[in-house]
Amino acid sequence: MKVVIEDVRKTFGDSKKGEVLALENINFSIEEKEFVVLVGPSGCGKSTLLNIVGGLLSPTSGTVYFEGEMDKKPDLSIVFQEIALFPWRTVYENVIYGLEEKKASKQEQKEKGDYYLDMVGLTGFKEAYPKQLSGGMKQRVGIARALAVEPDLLLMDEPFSALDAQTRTLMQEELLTIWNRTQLSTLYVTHNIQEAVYLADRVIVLSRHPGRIKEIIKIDLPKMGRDEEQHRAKFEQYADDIWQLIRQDAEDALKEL
Ligand SMILES: Nc1ncnc2c1ncn2[C@@H]1O[C@H](COP(=O)(O)OP(=O)(O)OP(=O)(O)O)[C@@H](O)[C@H]1O
Repeated sequence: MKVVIEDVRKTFGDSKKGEVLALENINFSIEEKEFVVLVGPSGCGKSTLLNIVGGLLSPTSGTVYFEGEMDKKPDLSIVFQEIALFPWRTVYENVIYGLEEKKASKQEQKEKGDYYLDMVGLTGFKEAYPKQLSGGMKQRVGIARALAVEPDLLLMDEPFSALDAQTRTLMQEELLTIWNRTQLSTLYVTHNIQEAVYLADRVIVLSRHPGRIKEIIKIDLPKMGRDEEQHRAKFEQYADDIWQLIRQDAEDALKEL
């Protein structure tokens, strides 16, 4: 699904109590089958922007177009950092939740539930409950649940940032493999520059106070195997370029903590 974000501006609060200008002048698109990553320091408005695209927040001004239409309600799924699984449902029952909500037939629930559980490698844990799973496995259940409804657009807000470094690396690899099979238009938020360069077709670098687009960088590397030796120099160059763009803002953010 093609998404166009046009002249989006977002303020919080009001003029009496003090307004926070969170986002200004935001213009970009997510093309069909494109993986776009939003990166920037703390408080630059990444989550606010993702929530606006996801319809959870309204922009103060500006428009989000889905397939060129203003009022279209797209089929989209959102994966958050803290995946809220239903503790009383098994892994399988969690995965098919969205399908039940959509009143899909039992047959469809079973087919898609099994298919996406297999895709995230959790077929053997079908009957387990969330409390029996590790953090990485819970995140995989959340991804399977998001994919099972076969959305047109996938939004992911720091989905792996609560995981330890090794699990995070493995999940990034797994996400790419999954993404190659589904080829979903995706908007992904992260603090992590290496993660952005590893996953993105394009990286959108935001500045803070207010959140504006500083630069849009096309990652001209093959989608799979970016971490291989022959791409290392180019990969590190992209990461360094992005860090140089963010560095000053990140230092300022640190002073405000
Ligand atoms: N509900 C709200 N009310 C008031 N201000 C808000 C609200 N939500 C966000 N903000 C402010 O808007 C700005 C952007 O916040 P946002 O959470 O989108 O940034 P972020 O880049 O996702 O940050 P982080 O990386 O730390 O999660 C910040 O200055 C934040 O304090």
